[in-house]
Amino acid sequence: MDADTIIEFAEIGAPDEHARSAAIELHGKLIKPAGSLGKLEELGVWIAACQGQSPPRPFTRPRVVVFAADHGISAKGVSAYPREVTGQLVGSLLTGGAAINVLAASAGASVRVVDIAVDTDAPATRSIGEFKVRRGSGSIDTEDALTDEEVRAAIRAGMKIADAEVDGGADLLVAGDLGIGNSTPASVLVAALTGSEPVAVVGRGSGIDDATWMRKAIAVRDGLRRARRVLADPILLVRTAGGADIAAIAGFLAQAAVRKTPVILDGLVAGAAALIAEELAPGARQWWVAGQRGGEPAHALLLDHLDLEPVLDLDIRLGEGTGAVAALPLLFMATRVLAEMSTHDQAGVAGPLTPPPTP
Ligand SMILES: O=C(O)c1ccc[n+]([C@@H]2O[C@H](COP(=O)([O-])O)[C@@H](O)[C@H]2O)c1
Ligand SMILES: Cc1cc2nc[nH]c2cc1C
Repeated sequence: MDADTIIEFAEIGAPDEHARSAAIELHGKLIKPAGSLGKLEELGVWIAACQGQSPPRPFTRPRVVVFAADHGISAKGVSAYPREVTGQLVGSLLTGGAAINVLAASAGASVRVVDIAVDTDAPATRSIGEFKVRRGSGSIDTEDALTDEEVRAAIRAGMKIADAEVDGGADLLVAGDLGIGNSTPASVLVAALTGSEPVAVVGRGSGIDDATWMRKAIAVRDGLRRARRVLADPILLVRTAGGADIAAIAGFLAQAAVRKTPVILDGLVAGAAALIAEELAPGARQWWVAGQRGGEPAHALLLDHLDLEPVLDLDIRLGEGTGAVAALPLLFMATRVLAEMSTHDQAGVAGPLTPPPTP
């Protein structure tokens, strides 16, 4: 195996405890009853710990990277849309008309699209094909999604992209996904890693009807049978039953943690990749916050498994990073509360009575 295909992550350090304690202490001094900003306080403390400073600095370059890929399983009739839609949607993301473009623009994030395995070489995708590992993937009910070389290339691509984004100044990262059929491998991976049955993970994906749901359930059952044989090895697992987008996102999320850069997680597909990333780089989850509780049953299972409580409960099941970016304004608020609110001393506002009055 040549050096470029060896996958190794540096040890994941925890977010900074001193900054965490300092942020908790600072929250206690601001002109509000202790704890009264609820989860916004917890978010601000987490951001301070990730940045290693209290108060945290407001984010200057939140960045969304959307990983686009096609999936062989789409030939089995598991999606509401035909395979060619992936490449067409990539065009929409590049021209700014997709949901993530609009949400990111509203929330102050920029968007990059990467063709990791789209089944086209249309001109629109050529400019984003630097990391392309192949076109599509094997049909995971009967064959491996990727070869060993391809899965390693995809993980390394995600790692390199995370490094490039952090080196380019990104201070908050989101991984988005785009690929007709990708909710099927994502569901298989969640079932495999959380010990769930197919019926517990199969959702409506891109909006499938009952007959399509039945075909998807069969595909998940067959994919899961193959996945369970390789459960102990996360690279083999994503090679067997995942895809290039999920592999690349896993590399991206794990490397973001290595680089001590906070991440907002999106829905089912990025979440399945997060399960793989946590297997590859234990502790990486400390650098992630879940943007929202999504509309796929497997999403709730994976959030429980990662012990992540979502910021919002929006039922988003679009992918592209949308469910993550929806939570971004709250992260801005949580940061600015710590950075900009007055303390009791600064404002000349009396603190709480101590001890509390007896009723
Ligand atoms: O990430 C999610 O939560 C999510 C859940 C369901 C569907 N999607 C998106 O919809 C597509 C996959 O749906 P499907 O039915 O084709 O498997 C793909 O483009 C994903 O980005 C995404
Ligand atoms: C229209 C459409 C938009 C998407 N965005 C991410 N996945 C998608 C799937 C479809 C079908």
